[in-house]
Amino acid sequence: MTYVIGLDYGTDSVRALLVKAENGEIVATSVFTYPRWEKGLFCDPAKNQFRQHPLDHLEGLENTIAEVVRESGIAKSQIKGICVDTTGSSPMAVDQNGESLAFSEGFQENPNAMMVLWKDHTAIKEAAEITELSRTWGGEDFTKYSGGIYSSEWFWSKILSIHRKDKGVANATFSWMEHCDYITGVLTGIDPVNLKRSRCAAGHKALWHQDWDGLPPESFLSQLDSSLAGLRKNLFAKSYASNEVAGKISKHWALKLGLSEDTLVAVGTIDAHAGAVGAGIVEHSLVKVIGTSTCDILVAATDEIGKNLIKGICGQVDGSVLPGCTGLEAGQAGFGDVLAWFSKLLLTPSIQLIQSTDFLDTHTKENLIQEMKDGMLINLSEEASKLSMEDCKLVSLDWINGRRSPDVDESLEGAVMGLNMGTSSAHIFRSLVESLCFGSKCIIDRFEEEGLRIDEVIAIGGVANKSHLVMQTMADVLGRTIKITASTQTPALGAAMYAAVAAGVFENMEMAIKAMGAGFCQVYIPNLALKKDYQEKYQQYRLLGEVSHEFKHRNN
Ligand SMILES: Nc1ncnc2c1ncn2[C@@H]1O[C@H](COP(=O)(O)OP(=O)(O)O)[C@@H](O)[C@H]1O
Ligand SMILES: O=C(CO)[C@@H](O)[C@@H](O)COP(=O)(O)O
Repeated sequence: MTYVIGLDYGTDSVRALLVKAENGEIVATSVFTYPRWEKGLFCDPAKNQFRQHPLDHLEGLENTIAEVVRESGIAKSQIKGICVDTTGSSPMAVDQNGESLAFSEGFQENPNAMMVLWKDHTAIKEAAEITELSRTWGGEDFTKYSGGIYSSEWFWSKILSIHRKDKGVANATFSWMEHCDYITGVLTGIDPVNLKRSRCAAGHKALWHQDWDGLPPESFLSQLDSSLAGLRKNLFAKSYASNEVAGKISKHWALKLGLSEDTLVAVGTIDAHAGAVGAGIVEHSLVKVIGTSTCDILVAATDEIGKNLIKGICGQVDGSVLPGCTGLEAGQAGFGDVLAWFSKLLLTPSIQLIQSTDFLDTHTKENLIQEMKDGMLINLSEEASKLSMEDCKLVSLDWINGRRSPDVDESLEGAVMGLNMGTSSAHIFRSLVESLCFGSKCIIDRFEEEGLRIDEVIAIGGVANKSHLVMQTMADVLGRTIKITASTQTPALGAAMYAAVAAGVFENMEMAIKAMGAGFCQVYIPNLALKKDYQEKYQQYRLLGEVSHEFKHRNN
C-alpha cells in the first residue's frame, strides 16, 4: 500500500490528511489552529491589515504531520509524497535561504516582515497603480490574463506597498515567496531561486505568463518603483504545475516529522485550486469554495479558450488546476466572514455586559459566552429560515470586505437598504445571505457573458457543509442544482491527489481524481416557485450596487 499526505493551510488553521493513495481512504487527520493569529497579533482590522507570523505555520507543519504519521502507525517507507496548499496571494519576504525575515534579528515583531494574508487590503493604492501602468506604459498589458484589473490582494501590490513603507524590510529582503512556495521550500530545503514555484500562484497572483517569458520585465517593475529594481532576478523565471515534484524532503524535516528521506514533495498550490481537484473538477464544472471568502474555480480546455480574455475575474492560467486545461478563478472577498461579522456585531455588547456583571461567577460567564459564540450563527440561521419571501424586503450588498469579482474593487463597502422599526436581526441576516448569493450569481453571469459554459455547480468548504439556509438560497438564486462534496477536507484531499501523481502512484490527475475522490453527500435543488421573486430582487441588488459604487467613488 502507498500513502500520501495533503497539507492544507487555511485562514485560521492548518490540517494534514494522511490518505491511502490507491482509493483515497482517510487514515488520519490532524488540525492545528494558529495561536498568534487567534490572539489577533500583528493585525489591525480597522486598517485591513492581516499578517501571520510564520511560526504559526511552522508549528502547524510539525504538529499536524508528525501527528498523522504517529497516529496512523503506517511505516514511513510507505508514505511516498506530500503536497502543500495554502491561501493566496499570501506572500512573505525571505532571505537567501528562503527563511522568513520575521526570524531575523530586529524583525521579529515587525508585521511587514511576516506573511501578508490574502485578505490584507492595505495595498489598494498600489494595485490601482499597477493596473494603470500596465495599461499605459506602452508595452504589454500584463493584467490581460488576470481579468484586466490588478488586485490589492495579490503579490506585486503587497510587495510594492511594503517596499515603500518599510525601507528596513525592503533592504533586508532577498526574495518574496508565496506561502505555498515558502512551505514547500522549508520542507525541501531548496533556496528561493532554485525552488520550483507554483504555476497556480505565479499565474493567478504574480502576473506570470508564458507569453512574456514569466514575470513582468525589469523595465516595467523598476518603472513602477525603484525599490523593486533588482528583485526580479531573485524571484523565478519558470513555474510548475502541482503534479510535478519540487524535490525530496530534507533530512532535517524528515527526522522532525517521522518521514523517510525518500518522501517526495510536490510543487505547492493555492487552497481553492486544490479544493477544486479534491471535489473532482472536470471541464465546465464550477467548483465554489465557500468558506471565509469564496473562490469560484472553472476549468476548460486551453485550446477551447484560445486567446479569449475573460474580463473581471482573478485570472486564467494554463495548468493552474489540471495540466492541459486553463484554470479560471473568480470569487467573493467576504462570504462566511460577512456572516461572522454580523454575528460578532450582535455578540460584542452582550459579551461585554456579561463580563461586567457581578451576578455570575467567572466559570459561568465563560461557559455562557462560549455557548453564545457557538450558537449565534445557528440561531440566526434558524430564525432567518422561518421568514417567508413576503417578510424579506431588505436588500443588502455583500461587499463588506470589498468586491473581488466581477471587476475587483476592494474600496467598495457593504450596505443594508430598507431598514424600518420592524426590522429584526433575522431579517438582516437573511438579507445578507441573499446578497452573498446574488454576489455569486454576478460571477456566474460574468463567466457566461464571456462565453464560458458551466455544466454543473459543486460546492465545498465550511459554509457549504454547515449552512442549509445559505446553500438552499444559493440554489434558488442561481436557479441551479448544487452538489456538496462528501469530504469536509476537500483542499487537503486535492493536495493528496497532486502528491499521489507527483510520487508516481497515478499517471495523471484524472486517474487520481477517479480513484481518490470522495463523491457527494447532498444535492440542493432550486425551488422554481421562488425564481421570479429572486430575479426581481437580483435586479434591486444590482441597482443598489450601482448606487453604492457611485456614492463611494464620488465621495473619494
Ligand atoms: N452555520 C453557519 N452558517 C453560516 N456560516 C457559517 C456557519 N458556520 C460557520 N460559518 C462560516 O464558515 C466560515 C469558515 O469556513 P471554513 O471553510 O471552515 O474556513 P476557511 O474559509 O478559513 O477555510 C466562517 O466565516 C464562518 O462564519
Ligand atoms: O483567494 C484565495 C485563493 O485565490 C483563497 O486562498 C482565499 O480566498 C482564502 O480562502 P479560505 O479562507 O482559506 O477559504
